[in-house]
Amino acid sequence: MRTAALIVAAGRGTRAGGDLPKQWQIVAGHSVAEWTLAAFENHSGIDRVLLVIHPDDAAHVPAGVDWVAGGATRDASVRAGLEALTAHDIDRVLIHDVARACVDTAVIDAVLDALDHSDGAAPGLAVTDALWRGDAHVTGTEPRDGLFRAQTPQGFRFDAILAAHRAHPGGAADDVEVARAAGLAVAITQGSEDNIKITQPRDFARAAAILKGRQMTAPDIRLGNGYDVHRFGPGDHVVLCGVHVPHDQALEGHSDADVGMHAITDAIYGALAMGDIGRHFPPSDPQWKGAESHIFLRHAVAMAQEQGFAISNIDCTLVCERPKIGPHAVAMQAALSDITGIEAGRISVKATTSERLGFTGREEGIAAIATATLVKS
Ligand SMILES: Nc1ccn([C@@H]2O[C@H](COP(=O)(O)OP(=O)(O)OP(=O)(O)O)[C@@H](O)[C@H]2O)c(=O)n1
Ligand SMILES: C[C@](O)(CO)[C@H](O)COP(=O)(O)O
Repeated sequence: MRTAALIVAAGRGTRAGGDLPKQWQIVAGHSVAEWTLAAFENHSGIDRVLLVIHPDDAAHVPAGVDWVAGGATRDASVRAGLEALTAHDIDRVLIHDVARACVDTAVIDAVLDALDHSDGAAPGLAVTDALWRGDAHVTGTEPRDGLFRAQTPQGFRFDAILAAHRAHPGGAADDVEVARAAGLAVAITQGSEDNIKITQPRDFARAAAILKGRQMTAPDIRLGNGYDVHRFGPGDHVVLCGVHVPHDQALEGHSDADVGMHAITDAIYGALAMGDIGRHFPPSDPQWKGAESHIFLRHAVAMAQEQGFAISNIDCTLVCERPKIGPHAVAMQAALSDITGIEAGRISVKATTSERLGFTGREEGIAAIATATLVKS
């Protein structure tokens, strides 16, 4: 099932005012059109996005966006877009006003879901205020039952809405009117008070307030894993996740053998696709002999920050029969939090035995596995 978003942007925005048509004006750091395009381009259920513009506006179209020229009316612009989409293998189309830049995923999803059972679907909001008839004075009251305020995106089976537009004489308020004229059933889905159409000058400030906290691009989320093992040797303590833990043996290694911190460090390098500790701190290099492992972890965190990533969480599991980790887990979280700058509530340190099986069960060493999530928004 291939779905296209057709965004009509060929209007002149005369009611909104300004030096440019409203779709090219800046709101919350981006043009109205960029916000609207991003809502559909970032949606996993949309395969193709087509913008319909006024022929004079080509210079304003963001790079990489597909566009066609529209017509003198909204329905002529929609028709031009639908005809252009016939060149592609499209099953469903969502037709949306560029001026509704605050549309969100929930509104789009509700339309897409309803299209599984209906020829058409569009978001609406039930009218809750009383309705008057009048001019300077009220001359009557209209019942509001069963009345909805219409929004976009309005979604349809592609072939059905194309045929409906081809058959329509023009002058429709929206695509639902065109669809209904062709006998198509249109389901009403949940609209949103935020899905405003920028129409008047004051609507720019309303849209800016809604869009202020939103990200334009989908966050870049990376997951990395790390695994490490160190064998036991003679000694009286181990260092695990930055904490000195008394024990009747020590862990052997080139550095301080903090197996937990090594696994975490490798998880971060892994998320960045930057290899592992050995690549950045070769064991063959004597300067790292006996090194404290926080040096490695700090380096991995700095690499993440340099690339614009925040570490969202860390989860580390230590595998050993002894020492008992539970009594030290909070201190380990705190130590890792100090080193990484990540709040302790986003760091998990836990432990398991291996039921006396294998090398950890025979207490020959300790293993650690870790995952880290990195996010760039
Ligand atoms: N010839 C037209 C007229 C309108 N639209 C689009 O239809 C949507 C809804 O129209 P409206 O908000 O009325 O926009 P404008 O026509 O630009 O505004 P105005 O009436 O104030 O000039 C807008 O996204 C607008 O760009 C279009 O693609 N082609
Ligand atoms: C399609 C529409 O957005 C539904 O509310 C609206 O009808 C288009 O804008 P206009 O102001 O009616 O031209």
